[in-house]
Amino acid sequence: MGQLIEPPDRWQQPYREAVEELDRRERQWRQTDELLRRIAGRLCIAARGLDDALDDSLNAVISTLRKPAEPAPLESLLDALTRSVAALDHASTTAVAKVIDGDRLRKTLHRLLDQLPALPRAEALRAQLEAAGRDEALAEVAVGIADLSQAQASAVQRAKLESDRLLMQFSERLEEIARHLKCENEEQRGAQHEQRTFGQQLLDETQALISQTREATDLGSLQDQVYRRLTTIDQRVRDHRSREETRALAYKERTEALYERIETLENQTRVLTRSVSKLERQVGTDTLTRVPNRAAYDKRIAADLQLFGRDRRPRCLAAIDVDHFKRINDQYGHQAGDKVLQVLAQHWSRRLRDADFFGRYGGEEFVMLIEAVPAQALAVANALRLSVEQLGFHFRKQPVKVTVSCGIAGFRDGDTALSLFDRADAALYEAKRNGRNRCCLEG
Ligand SMILES: Nc1nc2c(ncn2[C@@H]2O[C@H](COP(=O)(O)OP(=O)(O)OP(=O)(O)O)[C@@H](O)[C@H]2O)c(=O)[nH]1
Repeated sequence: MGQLIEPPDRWQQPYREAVEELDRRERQWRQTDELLRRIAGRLCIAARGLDDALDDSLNAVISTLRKPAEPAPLESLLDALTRSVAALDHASTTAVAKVIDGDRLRKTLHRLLDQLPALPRAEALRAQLEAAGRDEALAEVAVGIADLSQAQASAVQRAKLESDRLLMQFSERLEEIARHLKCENEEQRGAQHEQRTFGQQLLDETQALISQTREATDLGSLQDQVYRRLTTIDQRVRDHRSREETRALAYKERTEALYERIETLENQTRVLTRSVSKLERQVGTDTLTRVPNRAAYDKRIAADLQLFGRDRRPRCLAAIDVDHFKRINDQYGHQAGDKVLQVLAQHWSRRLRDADFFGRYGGEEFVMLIEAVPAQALAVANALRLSVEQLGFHFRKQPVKVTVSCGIAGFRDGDTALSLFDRADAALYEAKRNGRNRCCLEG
């Protein structure tokens, strides 16, 4: 029994953390929702002035977007907007084309997709975005991203509710265990009392038997009295045994029921832990490169800084950036650029030790956390940088030169995620300024 009674805090801690994590994700999804609303608002503003009916619809959408998240009114407004745009299509399509900056929209949609978890639907949207030619197709992708973001927010909400429910069950079960133990204690006290009474009764009967035997003069009546006393003793022993059996049975049933409940709870816990860690993996993985994303980095750097405060072991942050990446995009296309990022990310993450961290910070910039002194971190970063040259990128059988630059900063007392990143970024800037394809240590 002793093992079952762990302090409530140890039982509940992982679930509290899961609930906090889900709260954090919910905030993240709200921010994405907010961002989508702002983008939609700006697009509406940009598209105003083409047609009176369209302006009315756009104004209605803008004012609804400013209200707290409510998809239903937006859906009916979207219908009205679609009708106005369709009417406008007949009049002129070129005017619309002029006001919407397709390139900027495409980049923003890419950024939003980067923030979504690595789900097949997100992959499909990414492919759809690559293939999207006209504004209409881009708008479809934007709607898809908004839907997925909304669905993800609901999934997080559901997981949060499930965690809350399980936490409640934990508290109930702990109370149940406490009640069970209290009841067992009382039972035990009752049993001890009864044992004492039973012993006393046996003693009394035996004493009476002895004195009757001693004082007896008539053998016939002695035999009769001995017989009656022994019958009473026999009855008392039988009663006592039967009470003990009933008590043992009740104890067995109560304990079995408790174990059964605990087992159910453990199973539910396992299921929830699996779904929370699956959600965590999705939310923490970059859709394009499949390595940890910015959210995962934020979490890891916070943990590493805390750890550094305690164990003082030397650690470094390396900021890595692909050189002249814009040129790669411009010369070979965005898809080729994506491929370069995928290959580099996979290549690097495979080469690092498990204890180290590698992730995509955003765009063409990556981050690496290494437990080493700066000189060692510099050697690791340089080895990774040089290994990029061995990858031998090609486009249509022509070699494509891909190099990277890197800036390294060591953890210092009082560092925050921001101060540390700023120093690594400044070192990266130095590497770029000194001709790229190199790694620099801070200051
Ligand atoms: N293909 C692709 N391009 C991206 C992605 N994220 C950011 N980019 C592009 O990366 C380019 C970064 O360009 P810049 O910041 O000017 O830097 P750079 O060309 O790498 O030059 P230096 O950093 O100075 O060497 C921009 O053109 C972005 O659009 C992505 O996920 N895929």
